[in-house]
Amino acid sequence: MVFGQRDRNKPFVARRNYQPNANANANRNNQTHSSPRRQKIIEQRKSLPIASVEKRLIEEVQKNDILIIVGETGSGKTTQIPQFLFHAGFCHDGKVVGITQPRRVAAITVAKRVAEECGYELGQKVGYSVRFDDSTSNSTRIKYMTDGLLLREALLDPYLSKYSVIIVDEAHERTVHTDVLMGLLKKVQHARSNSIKDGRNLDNGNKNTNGFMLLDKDNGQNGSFLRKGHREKSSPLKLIIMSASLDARTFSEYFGGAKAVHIQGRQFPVDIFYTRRPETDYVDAALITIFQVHQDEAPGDILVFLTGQEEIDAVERLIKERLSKLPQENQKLQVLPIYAALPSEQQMRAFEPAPSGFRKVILATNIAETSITIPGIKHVIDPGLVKARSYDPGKGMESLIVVPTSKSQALQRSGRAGREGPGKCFRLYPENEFEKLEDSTMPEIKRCNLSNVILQLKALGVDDILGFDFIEKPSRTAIIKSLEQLFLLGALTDDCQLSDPIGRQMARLPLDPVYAKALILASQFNCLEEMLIAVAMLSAESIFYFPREKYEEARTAAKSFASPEGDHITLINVYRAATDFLEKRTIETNKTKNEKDFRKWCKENFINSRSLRHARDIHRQIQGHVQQMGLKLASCGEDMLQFRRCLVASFFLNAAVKQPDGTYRALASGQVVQIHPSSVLFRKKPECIIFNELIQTNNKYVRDLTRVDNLWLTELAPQFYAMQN
Ligand SMILES: Nc1ncnc2c1ncn2[C@@H]1O[C@H](COP(=O)(O)OP(=O)(O)OP(=O)(O)O)[C@@H](O)[C@H]1O
Repeated sequence: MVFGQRDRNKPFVARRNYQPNANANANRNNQTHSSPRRQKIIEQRKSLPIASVEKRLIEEVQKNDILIIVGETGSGKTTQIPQFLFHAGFCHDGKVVGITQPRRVAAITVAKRVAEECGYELGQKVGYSVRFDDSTSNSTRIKYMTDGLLLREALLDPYLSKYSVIIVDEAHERTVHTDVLMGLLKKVQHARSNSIKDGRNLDNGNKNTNGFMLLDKDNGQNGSFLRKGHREKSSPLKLIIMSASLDARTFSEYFGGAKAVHIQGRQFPVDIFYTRRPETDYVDAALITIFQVHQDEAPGDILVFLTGQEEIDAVERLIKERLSKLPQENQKLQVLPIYAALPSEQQMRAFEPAPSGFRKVILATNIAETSITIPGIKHVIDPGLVKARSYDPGKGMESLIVVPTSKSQALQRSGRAGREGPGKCFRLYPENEFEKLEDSTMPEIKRCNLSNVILQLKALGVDDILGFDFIEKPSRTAIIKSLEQLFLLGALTDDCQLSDPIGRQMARLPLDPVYAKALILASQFNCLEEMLIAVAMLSAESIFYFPREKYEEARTAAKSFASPEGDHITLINVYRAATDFLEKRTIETNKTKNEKDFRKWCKENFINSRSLRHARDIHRQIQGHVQQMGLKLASCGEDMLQFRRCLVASFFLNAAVKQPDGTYRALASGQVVQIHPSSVLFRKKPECIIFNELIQTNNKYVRDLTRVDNLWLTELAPQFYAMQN
């Protein structure tokens, strides 16, 4: 079914639908038109292509339990459909419309926008919930959240009973969470309609007869699954799968021939430009394009897609350097980064208007690729590359590699322009290269380590992982490898059941299973304080930075924190030094000055202040979790032996021993690796190490490592090393 008209030859030319549906807007017309901004928002909403098909969309949702909606970027899907559903009565009886997003930043910013459109404060009628940050209340009826968060909610409420509709947005991204969610929602929907047929209330998981989520093992004792005495009136669950660039057929087939509707038209055109020839240095090409746009194009902000934090930091420095050489009047360019590891408040700065007279240039990873509207963006610069996860189950090796985007990603990127007016997108590759791109990105589930997801599925009561109804099955080898890993970590029993308490505790922590295990073990090794810091620091990217021009200076600064035992303790030293510094300042000075001083301290020590803030944030959040779980928060003090032993007991799958030629052999995979030059152990080269990250460039490097005694391996991880001998 096609709504509106379609011009296939000019996919980005405006298809404006300026006939808002009279019924649909009637109830909104009595909203107070208090400010010019509200008036503008009301006008903007009316002019969205989706506004003219509200009534028909609602009819389709009423008729179909599962609906696939494909509509161009900016047509209004994410912000408007939940409001349509609210007005159509899908939230009566206190029910909630839930919308999942693959990324936190989208969930947060879209919720803010929709709350503003509705004229309510965020957290009331409209809210969001993402890992470690919940802005909802009992009155929330439209709830934006990450796909991972909804999966976690299913642990507490397997029937997701408070939701009347769940919208899986940006389904084309095929994140591992979206894929698992799809299988889960299919079953939840089935279970809910069965319970209606049987006239049952969803008051207790044990009554579930479809073989899914048998909850008798837990009965809520561990804080998971249904709360006792919780009686929820059975009602059907509607599912909507949504995207601008979706292979509707795959999803429709998966959902047994579900209906797909297309919403035609976007509000504003986006002109696409390609380079004449391939660019050899895309970073340089991006820089040149930024300055060209800044000097030649009409006012309007710029969004540049880069591959990661380090690249973004480097480009930020280069822009500032080049700007300083321009005449004063051309220097009015504000540079703002946005990437996943950036603390939320700093990410939000990208959404604020540039100072008067300035043009804003946002340097983003693919977290800004879908769903979001960054006000002011008129120009998108897309080098056509993305950092993607890749996993070799045979070797158990996960790495991040830079690969070309898919067509669907390119489309999403260009769709970030043209949202408030006409836009331009500069693709830094020739047009014929675009034609060669894959249509869509390979689902993440086929290229990542599955232990996290399997742990969650197990906690949800899904016993037969190989038989789980995945939209696309991961390889058998990948599933088995991850089951093996979970078994070795003690999360699964001999008969592949979730172990109690270890497995259940691990599933409760919103962390990678090895990190979760490290924290649980650390409470037994009396070093939970140290392990919390280590996990937080390892979860933040690039704490130290080594600018090429000041390399030696940076290395000397890093040495002042260095521990002869390795990088983990070095990171702990940095964290503690920062905490001491901040605690002293808090007493002595005001907040703005503190922040300034903190940044200065970081700069002097060649520490990335954003990463350190992020680590402190993560630390605060996981500390809350472990305290709730009742783990013993002790410190091993000066004696770091216990901490190093705990590293072995936790990360034993990442042990490596030195070979005669100075390289290392990773014991679990047999791969030959080298110590990364950034490690404090780069020159020392101890006999046996535990590492946290393996990265592949021209060589295979290990990063974040600690010197350990190889005898500890059999002593502390006999389940693996005794078997090997
Ligand atoms: N924060 C915002 N500030 C200004 N305008 C906004 C904002 N959020 C949304 N809009 C307006 O609403 C329009 C529709 O946004 P919405 O996110 O609903 O579209 P969409 O169809 O879901 O797009 P996509 O497929 O890219 O996610 C935008 O093009 C823009 O005009």
